[in-house]
Amino acid sequence: MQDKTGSGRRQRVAVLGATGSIGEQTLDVVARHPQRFEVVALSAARQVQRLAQQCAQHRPRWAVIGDDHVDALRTALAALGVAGVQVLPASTGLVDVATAPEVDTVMAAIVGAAGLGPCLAAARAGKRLLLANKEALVVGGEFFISAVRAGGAQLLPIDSEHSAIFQALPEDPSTWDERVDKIVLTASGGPFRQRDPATLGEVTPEQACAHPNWVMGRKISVDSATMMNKALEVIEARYLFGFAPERIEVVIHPQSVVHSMVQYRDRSVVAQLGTPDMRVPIAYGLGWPQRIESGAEALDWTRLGALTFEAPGPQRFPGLWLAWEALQAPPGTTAVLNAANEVAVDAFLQGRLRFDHIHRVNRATLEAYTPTPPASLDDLLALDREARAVAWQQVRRAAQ
Ligand SMILES: NC(=O)C1=CN([C@@H]2O[C@H](COP(=O)(O)OP(=O)(O)OC[C@H]3O[C@@H](n4cnc5c(N)ncnc54)[C@H](OP(=O)(O)O)[C@@H]3O)[C@@H](O)[C@H]2O)C=CC1
Ligand SMILES: CC(=O)[C@@H](O)[C@H](O)COP(=O)(O)O
Ligand SMILES: [Mn+2]
Repeated sequence: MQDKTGSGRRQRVAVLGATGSIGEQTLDVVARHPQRFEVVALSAARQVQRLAQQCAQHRPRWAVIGDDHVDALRTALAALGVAGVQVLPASTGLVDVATAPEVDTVMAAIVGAAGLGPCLAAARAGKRLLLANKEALVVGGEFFISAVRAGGAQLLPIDSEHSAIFQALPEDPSTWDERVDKIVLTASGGPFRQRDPATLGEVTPEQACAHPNWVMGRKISVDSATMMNKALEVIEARYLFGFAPERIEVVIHPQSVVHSMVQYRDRSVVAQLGTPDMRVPIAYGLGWPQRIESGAEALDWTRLGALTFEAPGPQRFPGLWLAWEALQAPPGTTAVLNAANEVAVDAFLQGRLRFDHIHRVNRATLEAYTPTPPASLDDLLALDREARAVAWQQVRRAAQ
């Protein structure tokens, strides 16, 4: 077995956001390869019992939990008879484990801008950074990529579309610009792809979270329903792969079998396909450059049926175009867009904002708040805080 240094020892993995959809699936893949991986740290925000159970199964050295839940986690671990796990508060513990010399690989699976600090810390510490937490890159932008370069980290995409693109691109990044025409992200269109746009004001959080192809956390599920997920993914692709925004395209593909594609200069298209199962890109990231068993089912070509493609409509999915607008605006604008969207989705899930007003809040926040280009993590955090305050004002205005 090889770790990233080829030393022969097991890869020591920290899973940030272990109790979420990506975190659980990461642990599923890791558990299939006990000779290859060792779990050394797990984190959660507030799911104490679930984190304690994961600790009982994976026996990490560290468990990180939201500051208010540290005592509860210690109690839960004792009740399960789990000894030897050091409990750390999230306010310091996330960065501590992301940078610990005992950690080789960090799975970044926290949702939202809350994952930015630990991602930057892991990048600067030169870790192998498996990025599911797309919001961290949308907020951090070039600053994030510079931290990866400065730290000598290995950044590998976990988001299914970006994993697909990474698999379809030439191995040598220095040839991408010359050989590639454009990259094409596929989007399912979410649960409201065929719903009358005039009725989108009535949809409930339960309906919005019922994704047709993937079982995911609630925030990303709402983003899929508005197609803000794809807007975030366009921005994510821009920073991950360095292509100009006009060389990134989105097409709706309701079956979620073609996970994305790369169109080359000669008009040849290379795509990555597979069943919609996040364990595939997770296993790809964990095993890279090798290929390892993921647990996913193989595609059955005889039962697959039609693979279809269509253009996203501006009336139903107005948020999608904010990605290109934000990328063309001054640095920091993508962080404003992300903050607005996190607030709007939160308000919608709390029943304080109509679904079709999510876009209204995002656009109004972009118009009301012009960021100063960020030069540090503190700048980014301040920008995020200020944009959220503006977005909450817009939520209150939309509710009037
Ligand atoms: N789910 C999927 O299939 C995909 C997800 N992604 C991306 O991966 C990331 C995770 O998504 P997903 O797994 O669906 O999300 P979930 O909501 O299922 O899980 C989020 C995880 O992050 C923890 N968490 C939440 N808030 C905080 C916080 N403020 N500080 C520290 N930890 C926190 C949660 O802890 P607790 O459980 O205790 O609340 C949980 O462990 C997102 O960025 C998403 O866009 C990308 C592609 C696919
Ligand atoms: C699994 C994954 O990567 C999600 O980001 C997924 O792509 C969401 O589906 P949508 O295409 O509907 O946004
Ligand atoms: Mn995706």
